[in-house]
Amino acid sequence: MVGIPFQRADFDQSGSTTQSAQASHGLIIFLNGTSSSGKSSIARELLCVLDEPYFHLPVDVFHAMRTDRDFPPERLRTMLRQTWMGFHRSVAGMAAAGNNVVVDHLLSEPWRLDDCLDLFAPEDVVLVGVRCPLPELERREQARGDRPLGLAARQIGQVHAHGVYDIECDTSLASPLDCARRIKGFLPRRSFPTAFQQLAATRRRAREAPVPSL
Ligand SMILES: Nc1ncnc2c1ncn2[C@@H]1O[C@H](COP(=O)(O)OP(=O)(O)OP(=O)(O)O)[C@@H](O)[C@H]1O
Repeated sequence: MVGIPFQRADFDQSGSTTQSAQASHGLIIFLNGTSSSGKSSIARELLCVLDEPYFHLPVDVFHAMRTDRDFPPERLRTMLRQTWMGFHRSVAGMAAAGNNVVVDHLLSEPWRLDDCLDLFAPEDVVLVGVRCPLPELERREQARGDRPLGLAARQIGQVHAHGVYDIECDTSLASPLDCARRIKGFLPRRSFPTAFQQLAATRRRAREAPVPSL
């Protein structure tokens, strides 16, 4: 089926878009943390406690949508990267159409953050650090049994490497519901520049810096 970006009713007779197709950007609540840190649990609670409608977009669901078959390693690497890139663009597309989104993702490679910085309106992103100490992550991995042991340990050094957040939660100290309530309470008093605006500015300065001559 050919994709249709807007319903017919979104266009008036002159062909220009109506108000529903021109909605301002939705807010992106971006939960970043290792596997087993509690992102999905917080996202579920957020959708219950937030007054406005939100979509929970977890990266795992995009991986689960892909054909489940063995592919050669090189092909798999390409498919994984394309899945992550497609995920980022889906989030950007939902937000651009005016939908509020809760993103459940891991910034475990620098290019992922770069790609999101290119795509998301930085003033509309609330970057949430979902933290949890390694011993508790390992306990959860053992208990849930559906994640490879050692996965969180491999991710923990990179996921928070960019260093800046709008708000952070420690899920070893607070329940998913408590974290969701804190995030909700933060939204009306969030400060600017946002973490994404700061990260975008840092990246811009790094790109503009003169290359030292040899
Ligand atoms: N605040 C919390 N306190 C105690 N246990 C928690 C908390 N948050 C999540 N858990 C437990 O940790 C496990 C992983 O939680 P969850 O699926 O939310 O993590 P995740 O970060 O989305 O993981 P993944 O990225 O691997 O999907 C679950 O068994 C969940 O019940």
